[in-house]
Amino acid sequence: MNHTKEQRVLQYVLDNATRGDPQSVVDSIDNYCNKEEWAMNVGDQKGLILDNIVNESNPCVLLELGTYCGYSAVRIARLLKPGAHLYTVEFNPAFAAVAKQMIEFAGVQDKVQILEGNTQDIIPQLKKKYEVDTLDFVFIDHWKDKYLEDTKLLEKCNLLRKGTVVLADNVIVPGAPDFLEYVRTCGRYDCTNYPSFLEYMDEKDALEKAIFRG
Ligand SMILES: Cc1ncnc2c1ncn2[C@@H]1O[C@H](/C=C/CNC(=O)c2cc(-c3ccc(F)cc3)cc(O)c2O)C[C@H]1O
Ligand SMILES: [Mg+2]
Repeated sequence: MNHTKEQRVLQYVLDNATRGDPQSVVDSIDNYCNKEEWAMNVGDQKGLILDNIVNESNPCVLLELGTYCGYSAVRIARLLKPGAHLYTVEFNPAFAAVAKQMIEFAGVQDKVQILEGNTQDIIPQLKKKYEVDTLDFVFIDHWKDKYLEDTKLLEKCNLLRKGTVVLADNVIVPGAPDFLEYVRTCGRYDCTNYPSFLEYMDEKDALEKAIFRG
């Protein structure tokens, strides 16, 4: 039954974490991916940086590009204040199905909504279909060659406001050079680099925070 790595990660969580306890879900995924099978979750080291930036931003309306197994959705949702809401976009139905179960087991389903589809299609629907005004926080962790075009699409759709935090994973490995060049040189963002390590490995990686100037 657990034919895919993502299903095995979920099963390990169901067998080892505590229902309704998002921290135990995050810890279980990290344990499994450290010991058994590597998976492309943001992980515990970059995850602590993500936690700090979410906490200091105190966001109400958040967007994540690339749900995968739901690790960062659970990680972010566990920090959100009452009434805050995270929309997370995933176009692979198998990953979305795993993430849905992960989010429900963690007990954060009231704070997280998985939007199944391509970011290119979903982002232009956020205002009218999902009644989003502007976003307070965006976490970008999907295909690395989509970071730049989706950031430009968020601008075009007027979803960013003065102070919106755009946080990108993997700006070293696998890297998103065109995105990095754009946010650092276009004049519309204040950028900060957070050096860390690739999830579950000793290789260097980093997060980039780009605050929209409005
Ligand atoms: C356009 C679009 N719309 C909706 N969902 C989309 C989408 N593009 C991807 N997605 C979904 O996001 C997820 C994709 C994430 C891509 N992430 C990665 O490719 C990724 C890769 C690595 C990595 C590092 C070193 C290595 F040696 C090997 C791999 C590490 C990471 O942290 C990653 O996020 C799953 C996919 O279905
Ligand atoms: Mg990543």
